[in-house]
Amino acid sequence: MANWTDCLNFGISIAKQASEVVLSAFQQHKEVKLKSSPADLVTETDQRVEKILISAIRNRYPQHRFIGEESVAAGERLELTDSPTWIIDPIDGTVNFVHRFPFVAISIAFTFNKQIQFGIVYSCVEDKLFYAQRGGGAFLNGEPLYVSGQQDISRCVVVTEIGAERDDVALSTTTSNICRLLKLPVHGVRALGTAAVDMCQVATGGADAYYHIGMHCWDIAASAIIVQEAGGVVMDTDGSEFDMMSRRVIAASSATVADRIAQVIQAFPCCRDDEDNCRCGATGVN
Ligand SMILES: O=P(O)(O)O[C@H]1[C@H](O)[C@@H](O)[C@H](O)[C@H](O)[C@@H]1O
Ligand SMILES: [Mg+2]
Ligand SMILES: [Mg+2]
Repeated sequence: MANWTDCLNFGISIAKQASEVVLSAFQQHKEVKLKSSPADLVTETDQRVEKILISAIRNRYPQHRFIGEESVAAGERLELTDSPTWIIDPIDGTVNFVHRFPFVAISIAFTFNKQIQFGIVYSCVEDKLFYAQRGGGAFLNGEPLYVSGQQDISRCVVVTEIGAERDDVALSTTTSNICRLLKLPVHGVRALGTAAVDMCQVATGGADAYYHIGMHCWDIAASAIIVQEAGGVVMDTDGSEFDMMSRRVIAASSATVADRIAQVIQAFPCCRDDEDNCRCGATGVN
């Protein structure tokens, strides 16, 4: 059984180093480019942080492979193999970063044999380091994390995202899902603007569930294992097993709450991340 602890520790150290680049740019003016929609932004800092992370990892682990949000956006093929693979979102919450809304995270997941072995989500402005290794528990700044265990949907705070998809079908599905949950009722619906940090709230017990349709593997692969290792449940919105490439996810404090959300919400169609002709994450931005 391979032990990936050295990779985890290295990942944490480079996430903290890279956050210095994010924080030094946070208050500065940013040049913004558009990707898949007018709400899907990228800055030079996103691209620079991804290059810093990948070159540091490649230098230490030359045989490892990468799936990086901005590399895919620049046209690199997205292919998950059995090889050790780092799945990187250099800035999760780029809209927040551009607007100086203080929830921006570096998200790094690591897979072997296509199974997530560890995840790191570093919320830079908050200085909150979430991480988990398979079988080793979940932690926030070194303290163990546990989900709320809530079983009653009417006592839940549910987190989601109004993503970059702005076509009529996505918008009507997204808003009707929120209305259906509010009518149950749930205690509240929240959105921080970063899928990774949103989902980590479930691991802390501060939220009881998270769901999202349309995000990408790099948005949620790291936080998925953090929720699982905190005792939570992660699955597809249709109730099937979690599939990080499907662009649909429910993370919850309990299977009861996860199943209830799967009954209530609907998904809009979007291509899989690993679909060859899926151009949702890539727009040839250089
Ligand atoms: O592009 P970044 O890396 O900022 O990721 C965000 C997506 O852009 C949103 O559509 C999505 O809704 C989430 O907010 C996700 O975090
Ligand atoms: Mg992201
Ligand atoms: Mg990003």
